[in-house]
Amino acid sequence: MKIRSTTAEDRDVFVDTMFTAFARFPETAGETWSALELDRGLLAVTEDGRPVGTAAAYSFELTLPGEVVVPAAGVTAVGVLPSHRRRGVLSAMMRYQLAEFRERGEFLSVLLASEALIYRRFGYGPATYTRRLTVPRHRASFAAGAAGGSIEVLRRAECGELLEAVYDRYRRARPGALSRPHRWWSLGAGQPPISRASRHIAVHRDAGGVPDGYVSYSLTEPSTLAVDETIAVDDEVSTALARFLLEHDLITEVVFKHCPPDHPLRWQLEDFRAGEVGGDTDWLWVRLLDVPRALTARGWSTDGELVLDVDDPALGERGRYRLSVRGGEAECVTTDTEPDLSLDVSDLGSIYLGGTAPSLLVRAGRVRAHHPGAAALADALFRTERPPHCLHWF
Ligand SMILES: CC(=O)SCCNC(=O)CCNC(=O)[C@H](O)C(C)(C)COP(=O)(O)OP(=O)(O)OC[C@H]1O[C@@H](n2cnc3c(N)ncnc32)[C@H](O)[C@@H]1OP(=O)(O)O
Repeated sequence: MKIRSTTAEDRDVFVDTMFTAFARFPETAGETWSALELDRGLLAVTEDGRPVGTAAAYSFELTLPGEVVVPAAGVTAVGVLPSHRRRGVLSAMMRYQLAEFRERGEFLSVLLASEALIYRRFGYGPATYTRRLTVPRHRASFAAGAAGGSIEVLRRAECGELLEAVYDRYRRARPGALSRPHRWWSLGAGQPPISRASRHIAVHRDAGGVPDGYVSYSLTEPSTLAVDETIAVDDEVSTALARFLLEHDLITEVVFKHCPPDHPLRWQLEDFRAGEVGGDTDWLWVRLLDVPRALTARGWSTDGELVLDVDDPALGERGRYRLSVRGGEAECVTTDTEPDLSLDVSDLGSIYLGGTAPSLLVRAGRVRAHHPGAAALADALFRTERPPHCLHWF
């Protein structure tokens, strides 16, 4: 078996192989996969030329704490034919892909995991979390007052580049958010509202008429409003949009998908129990490919010093790094001094964006603290004002 890169000419065989791995038929592919970057695709091919595995990567930008925007390779379309599983095909593709990311100078990779048992062995750890909030309309009276601005309802097809511009403004300020490259919007790739699926879009505008948020939603039977995503530049806009949805006549409940863990809505309702949380799960998984570069790239809000002993079995590497933060700037160098924490690179990926407290992983037995104050020290350093959140599907 060998791994080879793909070109645009491989599109059909790539999509066909990937769909077979997922036990689906390529006819249903439609526009969903139209944004594939086939110069970043991989095919695993048997000695007799049969394609048996696929993997690809998107060239995203990821927002780090401190509103720092950096490149990140988004792994996608990973599949191995059911007839060829558990023979190392995925492992071979991952080795090839990780080496290729490094050759390109990429220092971060991200993915959405179909199953939680697959990617830790390749150095990825869950780093952002998402949940669903279901609110019955008749129990949704708000404790707080109304916000300013205006709301207009459009059809998805009428929105032009408006959604793209609002999303871009939002994602640059939200740690954990990914870019949605222009071609995704122009091709209608991915899931609503990037895709051209029929959707109502409520656009929020500020007092000056500038769009600063939107919700994409549709009615699901019998009388539920399903909200694909809420994109808002601040909490006030997000609240105005939530209010708008919850004031719909003839609706019994609103299901807000992809809410961040710090969504304030439950606290805004008079009846705290009206907001029912469900579907609490991991979303973006992060993999550091260059520890010092990744740690110096993100913003830091607390001064401190921490020595991390990082094991990276997938790449056969182990390194000890001293992270020193002064005035929001980090320095990270290799060191021989005693570590504060020892951890796997996948756990560093979980901690990196500030969405998983190091002390939680110490308590879970995943991360080793070498002295009693080490976990609290790491918590204080990695903590961010808001947890990271990602709602882009890829
Ligand atoms: C980012 C994304 O695209 S997510 C989508 C991932 N794809 C899918 O879920 C599609 C359906 N599944 C598949 O195509 C395949 O089962 C894959 C891609 C998940 C795994 O491919 P394989 O070629 O079988 O993996 P490979 O043989 O390299 O396995 C490597 C190791 O991971 C383990 N592993 C692989 N898949 C799984 C799994 N789903 N659950 C638990 N362990 C797994 C193997 O047991 C093996 O462990 P070992 O090294 O201790 O023996």
